[in-house]
Amino acid sequence: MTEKTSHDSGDAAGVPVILSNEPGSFAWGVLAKRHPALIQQVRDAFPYGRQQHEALDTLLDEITNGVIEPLAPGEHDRERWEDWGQEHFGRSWHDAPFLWAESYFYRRLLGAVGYFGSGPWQGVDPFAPFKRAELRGEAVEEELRALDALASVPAHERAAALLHASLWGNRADLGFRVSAGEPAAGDAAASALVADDSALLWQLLPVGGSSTVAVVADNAGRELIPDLILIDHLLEQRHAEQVVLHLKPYPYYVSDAMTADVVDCLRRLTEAPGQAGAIGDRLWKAMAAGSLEVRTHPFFCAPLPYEDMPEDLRGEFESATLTLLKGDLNYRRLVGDRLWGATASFADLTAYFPGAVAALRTLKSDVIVGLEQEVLDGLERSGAAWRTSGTHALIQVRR
Ligand SMILES: O=P(O)(O)OC[C@@]1(O)O[C@H](CO)[C@@H](O)[C@@H]1O
Repeated sequence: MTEKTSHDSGDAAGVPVILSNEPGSFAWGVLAKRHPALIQQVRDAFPYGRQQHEALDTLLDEITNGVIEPLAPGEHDRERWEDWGQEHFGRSWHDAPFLWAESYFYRRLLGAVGYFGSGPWQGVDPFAPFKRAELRGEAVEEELRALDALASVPAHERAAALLHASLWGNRADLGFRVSAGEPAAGDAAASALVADDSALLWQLLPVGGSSTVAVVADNAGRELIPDLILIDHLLEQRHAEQVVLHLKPYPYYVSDAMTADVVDCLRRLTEAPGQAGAIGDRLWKAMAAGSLEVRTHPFFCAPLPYEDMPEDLRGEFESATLTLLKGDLNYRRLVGDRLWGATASFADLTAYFPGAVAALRTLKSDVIVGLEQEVLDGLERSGAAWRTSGTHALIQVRR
């Protein structure tokens, strides 16, 4: 199930990289079940032509029975992908590192539907219908209405509530709901924080401290809405003078947020009554004033750990007072997608990261570090699938 990759750091030596070749494992299930189901969902959501159906058939056959094929000559990012792991071409999808295989799958899926081509389907996000449906749903409606009651609550309580909303928004990841038989997110009462460094997070962002916060977004829709509301709170209450929201340059992991998704969320907010509408208006103005900026970088869709980030991105994070990484995938990339001992030090594993960093994540994959031994013991005793089912969450911060 494991191997070392060419991107190993010295510190990680000996801790196995997660592969997906062990039947029954979480990673195996993603490749063997989730990805084929996703191909079907995307196929059903669009009136694609013959060419796209054939390309999707070929991709399905490749991930089921074949070996990993390189991008075709002439593809704009062929060299980049060769650089990111040409040693995996020609091998079973299940034998490549899980992170790499998942990431490359999304790249190939976009290729199959013509996203990067020069034809009429260029730039058409195959996941847009799912993202939009979520944004129009009753759950978002209710969440926005709840903001009215929160307006009269003291600022520090509101801050805590908004931080938690942004954290638990991560549970609403659409890819997570693709596989049949996967547990539903469960009710909020069953949720629990396995680590909570939120006090340190607020300490790092004192009111009036002229801070810049980098937020590395994860999912659109039900996650991005509370992320934006938290960003508004940071700006409005002067925990931050500037926020830079980092987005994916192209569709990724089903529901990951791109610029178009920010636009959809801001429209959704501004069109809402009450507090939600007011927040939307403030964020719209913040974009125009530059106190909220959106940026993107190809590295956000790279199959690599943040430890391998390029210099320009390193500079971005270095200049921030705090970088807030949202979601499970960002967590895997932050600490490394490996079978770490669950009590391994979060601070040590993120020491390479330029500047203070916070992870806000619901647990939806095998990677976990930074737990207290007694917390771990309790979780293990519970017998629940706490690492992967999204019922638990964490806020981990390294200053
Ligand atoms: O980053 P996110 O949206 O929180 O989670 C992405 C995710 O659902 O995708 C992978 C499975 O496809 C999992 O490893 C991971 O939990």
